[in-house]
Amino acid sequence: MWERREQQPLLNREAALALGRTGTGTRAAEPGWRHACHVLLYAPLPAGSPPPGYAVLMQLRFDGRFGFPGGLVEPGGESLEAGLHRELLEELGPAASELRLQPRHHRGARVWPLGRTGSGSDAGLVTHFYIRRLRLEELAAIERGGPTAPEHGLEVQGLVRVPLGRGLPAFLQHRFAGDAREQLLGALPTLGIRAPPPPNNEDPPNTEPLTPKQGKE
Ligand SMILES: O=c1[nH]cnc2c1ncn2[C@@H]1O[C@H](COP(=O)(O)OP(=O)(O)O)[C@@H](O)[C@H]1O
Repeated sequence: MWERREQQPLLNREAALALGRTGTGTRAAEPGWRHACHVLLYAPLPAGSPPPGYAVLMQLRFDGRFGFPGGLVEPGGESLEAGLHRELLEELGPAASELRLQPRHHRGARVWPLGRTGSGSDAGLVTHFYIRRLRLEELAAIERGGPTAPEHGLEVQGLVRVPLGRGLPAFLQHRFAGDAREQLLGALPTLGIRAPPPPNNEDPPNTEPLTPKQGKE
């Protein structure tokens, strides 16, 4: 089982990559940590659109949860960004080839140590989060291309625009993969949006940051 931690501190890209690095070893010699990279793609809407005036993409996954496009990468054999690019081509299709994600788009990483009941050689998972601003035409091209992506209908059931206005509190009640919910909430200030308070008389939704991989999960 993964340990559940509600408030993991954000690490920068280098600090997260340095995890478990030994004095003499290379990153490839760090079997202990798996790394996942996901990206929030957003674009400003035309002037006069209802506030907050942005389109933000998430996807409905095979497991019924919402998450950002991306997936597991192999930082020993490829850069984080190259791994993310590969995942995006699978999940978003050819329109993703224009995205050119770079280290400057990295917005932080969270570390999820494996709990005591964990097995195997994994020390845990590091979830890296990227934010990339696009022009609306670019974002719309990704939406149009989604159904042609290799993973469409498989890992990815479809892309959605996050309702950022009055619908946001209801949207946040869904189930989210990993720490996608926290990532979305953490990105809202970038868009000038205040995170809504948890609903009255209800516990915050169960975010279940990590579940062990079983098959594809
Ligand atoms: O949007 C996300 N933000 C943060 N973590 C995520 C997100 N989507 C999935 N994860 C977590 O990252 C890990 C790998 O995710 P994913 O299912 O995307 O990779 P994969 O497609 O390579 O199997 C899983 O443990 C999952 O819970």
